[in-house]
Amino acid sequence: MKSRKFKTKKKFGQHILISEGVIKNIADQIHITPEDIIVEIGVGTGQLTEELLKRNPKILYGIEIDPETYPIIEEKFASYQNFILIKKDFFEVNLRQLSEGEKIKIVGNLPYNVASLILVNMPFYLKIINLCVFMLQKEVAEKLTAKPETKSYTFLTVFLNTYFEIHYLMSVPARFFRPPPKVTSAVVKMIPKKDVPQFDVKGYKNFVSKLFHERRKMLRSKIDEKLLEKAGIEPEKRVEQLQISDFINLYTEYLKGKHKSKN
Ligand SMILES: C[S@@+](CC[C@H](N)C(=O)[O-])C[C@H]1O[C@@H](n2cnc3c(N)ncnc32)[C@H](O)[C@@H]1O
Repeated sequence: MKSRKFKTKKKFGQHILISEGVIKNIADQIHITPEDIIVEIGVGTGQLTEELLKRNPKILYGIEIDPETYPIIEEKFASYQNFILIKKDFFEVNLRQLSEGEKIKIVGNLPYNVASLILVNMPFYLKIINLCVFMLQKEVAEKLTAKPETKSYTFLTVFLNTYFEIHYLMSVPARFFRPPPKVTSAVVKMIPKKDVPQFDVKGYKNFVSKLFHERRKMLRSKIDEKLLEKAGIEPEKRVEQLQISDFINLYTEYLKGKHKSKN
């Protein structure tokens, strides 16, 4: 296999998953049908891609930034009519253009240096997502599934859990990768919630992110007490004590206040 000749690069967060068992397990989680449009973020040398293609989706778009992988990928998947390599940085791809009006399943053993940024993009694509299965640094996976009043409960927890049901599927030890990363990894599954707030995602993202600055401070020092009262939140509380529903109520009240002051 060509991957032996391929020299991984740190700058692209390249850690090739070599455990067949884990690769199969990730592919199983996606429950691929012949109607599925799959998007894989970070194809690398294509081990996971191959397992996904074996399950015969309608189409698999593989996004990869590293030009050195392109000849390997193109040779390996030359016979697959349903595979399209997108030779781009993920952040330059508009997933809506790949979805063709249908829902997509997104999968990836994500480059850890930009994994959080990739995750933060997902709520913006909520309407076209069927599900996501991602390999992440375990620490990030723990943030995604954290409960209030824990250290792992952060902006990322709140922003993503507002829009997705998130399940921690398994931990993956470093020895299952070449080269092994310095940290343990974990696989998570994210399913879009049916009942999500309809306000602007970007404004909400910035609002939650600001609230998490100086997280130990009482909310009344960061936000108008009247607003807290309207949202049913005690002003002495700290941001890390709020439930997801509190953030949604608070931003809803904030928008109402903003709307009133405009009129
Ligand atoms: C952890 S490796 C996973 C490789 C392979 N899918 C596997 O499971 O072994 C992450 C892959 O994402 C690619 N990558 C890194 N940054 C990227 C970006 N911004 N856009 C697209 N691909 C990226 C890397 O080049 C690398 O191939």
